[in-house]
Amino acid sequence: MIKSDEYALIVAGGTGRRMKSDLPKQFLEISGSPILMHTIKAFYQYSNQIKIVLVLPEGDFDTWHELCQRHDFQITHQLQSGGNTRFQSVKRGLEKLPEKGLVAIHDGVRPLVEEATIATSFNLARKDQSAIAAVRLKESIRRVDNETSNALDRSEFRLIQTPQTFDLALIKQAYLIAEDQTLTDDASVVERAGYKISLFEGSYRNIKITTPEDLVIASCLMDRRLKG
Ligand SMILES: Nc1ccn([C@@H]2O[C@H](COP(=O)(O)OP(=O)(O)OP(=O)(O)O)[C@@H](O)[C@H]2O)c(=O)n1
Ligand SMILES: C[C@](O)(CO)[C@H](O)COP(=O)(O)O
Repeated sequence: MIKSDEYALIVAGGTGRRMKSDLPKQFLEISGSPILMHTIKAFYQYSNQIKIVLVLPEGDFDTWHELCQRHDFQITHQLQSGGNTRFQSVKRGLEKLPEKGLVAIHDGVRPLVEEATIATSFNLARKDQSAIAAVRLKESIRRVDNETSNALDRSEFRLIQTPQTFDLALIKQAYLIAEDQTLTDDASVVERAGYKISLFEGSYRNIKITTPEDLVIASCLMDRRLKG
């Protein structure tokens, strides 16, 4: 069923300092296309009716237009300029969206998000007003301080991903709170604003391309996906 109240807010307003490349990482190519185009395609493949807002760094609109021309990229989307932090970029992106409906907020640098993950996030958010992709830890975890470290019970922790999908009225209200450095994702903002959040099982393939080795892993996974 086509749901006309579904939006995707794809945030790609960062500069990718940890990637250490001249070009912001969201524009780097994997499997023949810029990372960001794979990400947008994933949402379009989920639904060709979804309305997409893309947040880019203020100075990179021309770069994006040139890439779209070069790659004959035709998926309709609306652009918004980002801010100095992810919080500010999301907040600016939300300005482009209406009060009613659901929005999946997604990192532009998670191109391997799967259709099933997007579908689950919208379905759960329709019921619970929020849906946050999360995965269990595959390794041991310790709390460290200067001198010592202590083993923790990994079953008590989750790694948090995007999409993070919300009722639009709720997320717009949540983003009225004051920004601080601990608010590294949308779930934290919503929780700080006093709302409950719901987690669902994400995917280990939905990696965030952050440092150079992630680019190698993402290229391999994307090549395999495109080969079917
Ligand atoms: N001011 C910012 C900072 C980040 N993001 C986006 O948020 C997502 C997750 O952030 P991250 O991986 O940290 O990207 P960067 O901030 O670009 O990377 P770094 O922290 O290494 O500089 C990315 O798609 C990034 O473009 C954004 O829209 N606006
Ligand atoms: C939103 C996020 O991808 C969830 O894991 C993450 O918090 C972004 O963090 P970053 O430090 O901006 O990469």
